[in-house]
Amino acid sequence: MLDLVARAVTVGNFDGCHLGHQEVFQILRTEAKARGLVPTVVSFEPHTRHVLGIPGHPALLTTTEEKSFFVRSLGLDFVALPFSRQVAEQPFQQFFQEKILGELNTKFLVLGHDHRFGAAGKGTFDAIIAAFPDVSAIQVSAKYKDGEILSSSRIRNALENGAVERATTFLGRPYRIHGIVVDGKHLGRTIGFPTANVQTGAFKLIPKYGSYAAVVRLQNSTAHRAVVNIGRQPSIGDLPLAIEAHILDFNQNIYGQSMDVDLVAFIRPEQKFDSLDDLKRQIGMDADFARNI
Ligand SMILES: Cc1cc2nc3c(=O)[nH]c(=O)nc-3n(C[C@H](O)[C@H](O)[C@H](O)COP(=O)(O)O)c2cc1C
Ligand SMILES: Nc1ncnc2c1ncn2[C@@H]1O[C@H](COP(=O)(O)OP(=O)(O)O)[C@@H](O)[C@H]1O
Repeated sequence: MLDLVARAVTVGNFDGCHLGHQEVFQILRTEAKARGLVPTVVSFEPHTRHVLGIPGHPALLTTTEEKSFFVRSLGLDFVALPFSRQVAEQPFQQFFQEKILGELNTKFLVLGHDHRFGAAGKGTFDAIIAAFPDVSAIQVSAKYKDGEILSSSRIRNALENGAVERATTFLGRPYRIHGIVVDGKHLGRTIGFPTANVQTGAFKLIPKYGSYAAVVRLQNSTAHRAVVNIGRQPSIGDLPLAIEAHILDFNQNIYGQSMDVDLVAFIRPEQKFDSLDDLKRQIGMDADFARNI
């Protein structure tokens, strides 16, 4: 049960928490502060698109855990409301009254340009204002980049093409993959490049297969340079997808630790090498590239 503090709220999926979302968060923070309210980002779990079976890309830029961490790091409260078909079918007036005004004790509302509440998306900003004339609310207009609206799908597209720098300019920070270091095949150490295999959350968007320069953080702590492979390691066999980081100048057992992998630059696509020696030589060159970036 949530404490009944008075809140300023914004609602949405906010997949990626990109620069457009961050503008909404910034306005939320300012408006909340001016009114003595707790700034609160309200999202849904699972993502509304997954529950509603809306066609299109199922992958997400941010898992709920990643989103919560990012939002809280901005000093905002984060609430993930359970989402289901039943919730989706509620008329917007009921959802808004019960959840937003009742449960969350919302006193001020900040909405993005395209957010809609309730069944059939009928709860537009104007519909909310008309149905709840006592509610104070503002709408934030869309943010553009290079003449195009900033959107999660543009970022997904960039990442699937290996364009991580482009994704960084939309996200305002590098694309991050968060997870726990798990066991791999224990082969990396035998070729001189031990790799920490990171297990991601479900539906996490996997960028183009290949080698990347990255910065990793263990247990939210010190940053290390790393070279990362994303793919199925065709030189070894047709294996399940792995995201593996060889951390430069580092030699510690880190199994079970949490790891953030921030992708900084795409180096090259994943390749099938004829021998382990060739693979080893190439990883060495990738590591030099990552060291000098
Ligand atoms: C920077 C880097 C690049 C890699 N590139 C490839 C590649 O192009 N093709 C490939 O088959 N495997 C590639 N690998 C994956 C290695 O095959 C993998 O690290 C090795 O199989 C060890 O796996 P393990 O950690 O499960 O023991 C790369 C690994 C690293 C660290
Ligand atoms: N420089 C390093 N980069 C990444 N992991 C390292 C490094 N040095 C030691 N390790 C440790 O070695 C493990 C990886 O060794 P590796 O032989 O590739 O095994 P696995 O197949 O289980 O990933 C990592 O999970 C970590 O605990």
